[in-house]
Amino acid sequence: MTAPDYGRSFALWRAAAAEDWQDYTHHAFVEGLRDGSLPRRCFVNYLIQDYVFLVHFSRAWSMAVVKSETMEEMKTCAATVDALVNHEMALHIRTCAAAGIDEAALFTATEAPANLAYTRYVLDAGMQGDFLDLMAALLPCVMGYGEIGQRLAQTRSADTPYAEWIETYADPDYQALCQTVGAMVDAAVARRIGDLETAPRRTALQNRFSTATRLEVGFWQMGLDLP
Ligand SMILES: Cc1ncc(C[n+]2csc(CCO)c2C)c(N)n1
Repeated sequence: MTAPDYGRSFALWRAAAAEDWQDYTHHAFVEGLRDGSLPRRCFVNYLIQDYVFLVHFSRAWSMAVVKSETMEEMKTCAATVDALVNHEMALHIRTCAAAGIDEAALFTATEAPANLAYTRYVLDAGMQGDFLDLMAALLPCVMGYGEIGQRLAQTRSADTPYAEWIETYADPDYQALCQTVGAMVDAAVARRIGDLETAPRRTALQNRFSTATRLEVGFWQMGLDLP
């Protein structure tokens, strides 16, 4: 199975973080979603944490609007904030409501340390750095779920109870968002630093991407290691 094409910058960062990327996109939690063996309570706990995660990611994408330099960047980042707060979080609210957890409880859930570490790392990348630092830290989340969604949609058990979650990220609209974001990042790189492969900032940006990828691994692990 070939991975989808989400742009050149992403492909370079992904290749240089290959081992961490594999740990992230093929984590035991992901395999449990695919074959349906993930315990329901792990999934619900993950969704509660993920709701809080998405609140902070909406803040991070909003910071990307602030750090945009072109109207194209602004439009893509603003559309991502909209997709997050008005669509992606709806799945969490619906599924948690079915498990007896209302939205107010989601919003005030206590953050697990792995969650706190990841979201604040990304926000700090944006505060300390520029648009590219922020994008390098944000891409593992966007593209990783795109890859996972696509692979799981093709290989999942017919009766996994997590089909709705899988379809959210396999959805053509979501795949199109990944491509739009990938193209925007390629243009943002070209505009600010020219050729990524020879740019002096390549290592620093790679570190942002690789660190965020490892923090995604920690997030899945948190989902399995219930208190
Ligand atoms: C831990 C964690 N990582 C990534 C995503 C997926 N995700 C977060 S923001 C965003 C972009 C706009 O939709 C996407 C796809 C998640 N839900 N939880």
